[in-house]
Amino acid sequence: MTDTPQNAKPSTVLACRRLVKTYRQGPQEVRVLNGIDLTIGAGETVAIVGASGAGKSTLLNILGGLDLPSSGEVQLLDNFLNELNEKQRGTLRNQYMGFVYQFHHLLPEFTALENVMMPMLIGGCAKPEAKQRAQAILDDVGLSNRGRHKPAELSGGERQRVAIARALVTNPRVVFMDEPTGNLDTRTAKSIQDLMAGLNQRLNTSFVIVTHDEQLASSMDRTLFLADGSFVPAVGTVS
Ligand SMILES: Nc1ncnc2c1ncn2[C@@H]1O[C@H](COP(=O)(O)OP(=O)(O)OP(=O)(O)O)[C@@H](O)[C@H]1O
Repeated sequence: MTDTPQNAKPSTVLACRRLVKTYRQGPQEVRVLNGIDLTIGAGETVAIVGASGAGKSTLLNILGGLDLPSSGEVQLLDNFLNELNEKQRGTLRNQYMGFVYQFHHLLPEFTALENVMMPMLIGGCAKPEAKQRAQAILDDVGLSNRGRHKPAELSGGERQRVAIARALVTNPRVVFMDEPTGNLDTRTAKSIQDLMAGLNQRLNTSFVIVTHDEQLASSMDRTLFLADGSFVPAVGTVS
């Protein structure tokens, strides 16, 4: 019993125990995650790396409550995600988590400012306050003058920064990022890395990121290597 998330340290934001995920591919059952244990502390930054198909995105989606494991449990603060229904998981995501994907998933018919306001409005924030906070975080990501542009009128790097602003506007406890710098040039990638570091210091935000960007991975507190559905030691592991 001592190794269960109930006994996790108070500063633990996110923990998972014995996570297993299997997919059915035709007649075959494929086990993508093979009993993953992980604990993320408040303000901790973790990179998950591994070969294509290793299960990184699957793990991220389960940790973020976007997908359910075949077995095992995920705990976010005092909440066990597998005990909640989809609506309750949605509320928790909105309250405590932020998500950034390589393909940013911005809503094309809304402006950058409106996209960033969206999670706050969904969370019940009044419009004037949502607008003020969205504008402030757009300033933080260097997009002060782009608020009125729609996604199609922005560059790839600008869209990615809007997606990051949208993920951070609610001051989430943990931010999940899947290849956040994947389609960005080196300079923009570095500015995103600096932005993450600033938020981490200022707000103690935890980050769990999947990345092939070695520079970004090496700036995290820990790098975890995923292979064959388990974390494996690797040369150069920071933790
Ligand atoms: N919905 C699904 N149904 C069946 N198999 C799936 C499904 N989603 C993922 N898989 C399989 O699970 C494995 C892990 O996929 P995942 O996307 O998590 O890998 P990844 O490590 O993120 O890869 P990449 O670096 O290429 O994005 C792959 O073999 C993939 O084909």
